[in-house]
Amino acid sequence: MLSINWTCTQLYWINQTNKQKPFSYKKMEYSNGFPRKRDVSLQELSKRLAEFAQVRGWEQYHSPRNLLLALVGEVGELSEIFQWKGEVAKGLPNWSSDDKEHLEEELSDVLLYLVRLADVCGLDLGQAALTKIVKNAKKYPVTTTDHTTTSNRN
Ligand SMILES: Nc1ccn([C@H]2C[C@H](O)[C@@H](COP(=O)(O)OP(=O)(O)OP(=O)(O)O)O2)c(=O)n1
Repeated sequence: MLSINWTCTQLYWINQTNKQKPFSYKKMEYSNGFPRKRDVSLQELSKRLAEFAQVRGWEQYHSPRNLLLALVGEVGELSEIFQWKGEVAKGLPNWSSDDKEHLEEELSDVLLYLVRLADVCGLDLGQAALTKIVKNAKKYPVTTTDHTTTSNRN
């Protein structure tokens, strides 16, 4: 009983503290007073995109070909971010938060059109990707020299 009361008090305190801080609803949600990230499934994205198109009457435009062209366009926008920058360090240590947000947006556009394309083609992209990973592993078996060589055998 004592520990339950203590936990509730702690939760209340954390809640009050969090209310005073700017909070990004884009990336987190509250659960029992704690901000947390959550996994997002391809199925959920598929469903959200289908609803997005349906309520706007845009299903007619979301043909496989149109979505592919839109996808390629967004890959172009993604490429522009890296254009002329030279090699970029992993983790983007020298990028501003605005630049990182821009990258998040373009990566998302590519992902969303890809997921939508798979959906209108009637494919399960998540399962297909898992199957492809298994195929890749068979095609490129791990060998004892893999950790010491830089060649990729292509
Ligand atoms: N017919 C459409 C148009 C847009 N979208 C969605 C998917 C993408 O995530 C995003 C693309 O929107 P924009 O075409 O406005 O592209 P950007 O967001 O990249 O804007 P801009 O090109 O101005 O940078 O909107 C969609 O599903 N179907």
